[in-house]
Amino acid sequence: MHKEFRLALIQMKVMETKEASVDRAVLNVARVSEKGAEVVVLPEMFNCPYETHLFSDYAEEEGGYTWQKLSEAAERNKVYLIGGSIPEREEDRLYNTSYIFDPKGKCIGKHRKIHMLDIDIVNGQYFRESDALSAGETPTIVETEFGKIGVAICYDIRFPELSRYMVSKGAGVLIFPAAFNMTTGPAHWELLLRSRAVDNQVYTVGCAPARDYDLGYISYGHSMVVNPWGDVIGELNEDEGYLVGQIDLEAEQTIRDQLPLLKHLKKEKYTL
Ligand SMILES: NC(=O)CC(=O)C(=O)O
Repeated sequence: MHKEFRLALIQMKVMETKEASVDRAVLNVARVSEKGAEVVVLPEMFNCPYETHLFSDYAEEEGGYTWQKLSEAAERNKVYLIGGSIPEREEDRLYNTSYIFDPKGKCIGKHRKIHMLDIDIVNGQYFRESDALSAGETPTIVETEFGKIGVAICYDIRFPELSRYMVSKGAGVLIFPAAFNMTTGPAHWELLLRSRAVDNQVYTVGCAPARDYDLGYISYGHSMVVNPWGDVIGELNEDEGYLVGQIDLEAEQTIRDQLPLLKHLKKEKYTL
């Protein structure tokens, strides 16, 4: 297993048409692969404005247009591609789904967002994802040449048990395609990423769309990589851009050896 790799986050604007968003994503995958990225992450709902009434119009079945383009991009650029998320249609249901591809373009995993963003904050963000979407059922951990990677989507990060579960199953990196908003982003985004990293002594990564004040739901941006010590080792602001960071799994193990939190866990004393 390779102990070090370069991971890139693409913080992109979501365009009006699905095709334009997918083109933008694919172009950026090529850009970051030229910079040496081996694992590339896209944002939540990167091919569709994050609005419940639009999910159905933009939705695709597994293997559809966006899936194909992501698979080709992964293969052409020889990268693992954590394909953000898109609205997925299966029969009469819609899901918020992340497809994950290996450098041969094979789909090696798929995560359906488990926790629905149903919030109503006074003088702040209102959103009811469950008006349009169904919830996923299972945690997602993919096998790569860099070890196991846990993938979950945005609001899933607020449930520490899910991250702990993925780490307990061997995930050495947690990746969250996400789209926090202008209410919860400034309040909780960095705090949550750093908390999951410190709780689990794991690289924790959040990749968001760029901020766009013309959209109904405004993404906070600030895509970020946090190391297992809880330090932010890379962060974008609100604009479009990308970030390439080094992931060092040996350093992660050193932290776990020196401060053996995961070994000290006494689950039997406080299982929920
Ligand atoms: N967009 C999400 O799913 C999560 C989010 O915005 C939050 O605050 O949590």
